[in-house]
Amino acid sequence: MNADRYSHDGGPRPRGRWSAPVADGPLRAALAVPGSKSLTNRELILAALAEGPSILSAPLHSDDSARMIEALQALGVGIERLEGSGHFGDDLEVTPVWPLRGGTEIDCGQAGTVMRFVAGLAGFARGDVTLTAHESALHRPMGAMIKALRDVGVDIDDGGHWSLPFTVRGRGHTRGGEVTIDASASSQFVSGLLLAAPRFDVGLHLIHSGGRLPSQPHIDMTIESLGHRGVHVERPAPGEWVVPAGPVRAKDIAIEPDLSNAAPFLAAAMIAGGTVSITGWPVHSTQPGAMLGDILSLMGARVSRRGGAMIVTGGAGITGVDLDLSAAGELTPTIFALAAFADAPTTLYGIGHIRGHETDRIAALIGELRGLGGEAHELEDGIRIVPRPLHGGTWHAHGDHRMATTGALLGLAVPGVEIDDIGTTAKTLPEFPELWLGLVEGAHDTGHADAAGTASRSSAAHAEEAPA
Ligand SMILES: O=C(O)C1=C[C@@H](OP(=O)(O)O)[C@@H](O)[C@H](O)C1
Ligand SMILES: C=C(OP(=O)(O)O)C(=O)O
Repeated sequence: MNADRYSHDGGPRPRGRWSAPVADGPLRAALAVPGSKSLTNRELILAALAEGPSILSAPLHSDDSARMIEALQALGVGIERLEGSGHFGDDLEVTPVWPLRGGTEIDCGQAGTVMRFVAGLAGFARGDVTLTAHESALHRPMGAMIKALRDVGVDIDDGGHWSLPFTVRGRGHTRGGEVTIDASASSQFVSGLLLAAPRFDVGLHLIHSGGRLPSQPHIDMTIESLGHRGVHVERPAPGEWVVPAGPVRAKDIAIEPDLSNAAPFLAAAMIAGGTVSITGWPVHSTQPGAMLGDILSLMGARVSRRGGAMIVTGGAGITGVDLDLSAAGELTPTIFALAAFADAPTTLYGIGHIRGHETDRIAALIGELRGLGGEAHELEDGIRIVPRPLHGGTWHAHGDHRMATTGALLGLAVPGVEIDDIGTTAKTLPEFPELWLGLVEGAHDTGHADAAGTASRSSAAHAEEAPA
């Protein structure tokens, strides 16, 4: 990270090996979680393309949002922190520039949203923009995006590899027009093109053709975010979108909490028993985490909504299920942990594309569960989990934030689970270790949302400290 431009601070945080705390009784906690990664990174992009400055309140501050902020700053966009605002970090003021500045290299880190969404914008730069990523993310699918961008007139030098790193030879504008894409590997290809489309010379007519399109709620989120800024996306047929060329309205936006990051905390109540509430749960949301109420109740939780909170009570056992998770692939690691403790086998399907996430999540989840004595099997488009008694051992995070949180969930009920690198959670939730310890140690006020303050008192208990 380029620390002289932007840093998501928060002081020293645990990294490296971390002993997952065991819950020695039912949980009782109410906590808030920081802003949504998906909404923060969409709103940063749209604010950068808008007609004037926008303020984003309660944005996420994590590795993924830092990568997005740095990328836009490198392209000439002004992004200022409004010091002292916000519970989990400062609000941001975004001042657009047009055309974007070229002659720069952008490190997307591990962030799928940065590599797909910034690629859509890079043609608006005058000059070369080289996109690269963390070594572990260079394998992530980009080929279909490169092809679609070429089809709308963007000049890309990828050395013939159809993957990162590549250089966009920006001309200060992108033609647009009609393009067909196979977005079965990632919905982010569609979102990246739709987000940039209003600023294409002639707009965009995008057609998906290929295998099943994953993560529909994330595409709905893109369309809704565009709509808030005056861009109406037409959907003439499933898998087809039309975006007219036109202005993107400047607008101040409040970012919702990250419901996928709330998932392990809610699921914890089902493994340890007790009640966990997430405060500030939106009434309406396009986040896939909005499906959690239905999914957790199907798996045996008592779920309710009160005073703006999502409340999950567990302890009555976990039901094995057959579940199509194609709309919410990023919830797979959390549901997988629940399935390991269920009363019957679980099949999660519609998620073949998560092999292309931060790691091959199907292989990693199965391999790590087997390492703790568990049983799981790979399916062509999913995983089958057969509950077995588990024992302690090292849970490798594979550089993946959601693998780390899955290890923490298993460790609630299995003594001796050690996560090899808890620092991976900084991708979307740098506060995870302290929030989790607060949850297990009962530090979270059950009537109040002061999660950050209460959790920080116990953050040193289980891990080495190192600067984040
Ligand atoms: O657009 C987004 O913000 C996201 C879309 C999904 O990607 P895929 O469709 O590649 O799974 C999701 O898994 C990812 O965490 C965030
Ligand atoms: C798949 C994920 O991330 P990304 O946005 O990098 O694709 C995720 O957060 O689960």
